Amino acid sequence: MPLAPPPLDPPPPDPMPPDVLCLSDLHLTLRHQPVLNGLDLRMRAGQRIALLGLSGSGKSMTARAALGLLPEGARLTGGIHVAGQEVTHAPVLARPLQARPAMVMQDTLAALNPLATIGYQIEQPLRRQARAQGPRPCRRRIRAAALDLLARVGLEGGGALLSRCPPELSGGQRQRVCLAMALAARARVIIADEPTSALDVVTQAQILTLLRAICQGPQGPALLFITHDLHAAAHLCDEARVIAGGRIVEAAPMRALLSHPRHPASQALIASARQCGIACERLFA
Ligand SMILES: Nc1ncnc2c1ncn2[C@@H]1O[C@H](COP(=O)(O)OP(=O)(O)OP(=O)(O)O)[C@@H](O)[C@H]1O
Repeated sequence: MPLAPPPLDPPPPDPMPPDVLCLSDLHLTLRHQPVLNGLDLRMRAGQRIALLGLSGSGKSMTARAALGLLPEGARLTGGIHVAGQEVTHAPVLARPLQARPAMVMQDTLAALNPLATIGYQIEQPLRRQARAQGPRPCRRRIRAAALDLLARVGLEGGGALLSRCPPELSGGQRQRVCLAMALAARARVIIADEPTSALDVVTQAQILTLLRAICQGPQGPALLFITHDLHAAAHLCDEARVIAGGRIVEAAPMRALLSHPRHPASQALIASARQCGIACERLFA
């Protein structure tokens, strides 16, 4: 009688997606003042993390370090990897394209080139990618891809927008254009620093929903969401990191942070939100 085949080994568990952003032991001084003090932060594809902390705790400087946009005279040690590439001391323009996080800021006029048309700004990364695949990118195809992206970020009828410049758009439309540019560049990481604080509540909710739809799944970009708005953070992010004195003092799922903050800095944030009438334990209700 033939021997029964040996039982199959169970399939290996899905490997953890690799980190798309890794900040390790960052120390940053500006004008001889310490700003980041051993900051560690890792993000995987499709992960949405809220970076929370009091004013001056180092949130924006963390973002600027990751983006390669530190002010002149900044002294940085530690490690920065984006999409697996080591870029610790590389300013944004010296980085390979895939190691440039996309940014979505409150001040969209500063983030976009005010003199270049929306079409030019969205099509530029598309053209670059097409050129990497062949010498003569087809203009009509690139225009069609730009229109697709505008529709994806909720700017239907984008044809008329393509010939306009950023100052001719509303703040909400400019936020959507920034997101379309992030998609066009196939950014692995999106860093959003208070992106919705200048928008009305309806547009805020639409932009947060859009960010949520874009940043998910193992192929999606990771989102680092910097905010003082716990409502927005709870709506958008599954994970939270609390920064105080230039380092991460608490890393927790968003829900756990809101209901049981452990570090005194987290407790202070949640307590002040409660004083403003925000019922943190009900943010997920
Ligand atoms: N250009 C600069 N030169 C020198 N120091 C700076 C500069 N920009 C920021 N700082 C200092 O770096 C520290 C961290 O600032 P950062 O902007 O990261 O704080 P933040 O947490 O983003 O605050 P907020 O929530 O108010 O935006 C602060 O002490 C700030 O004064």
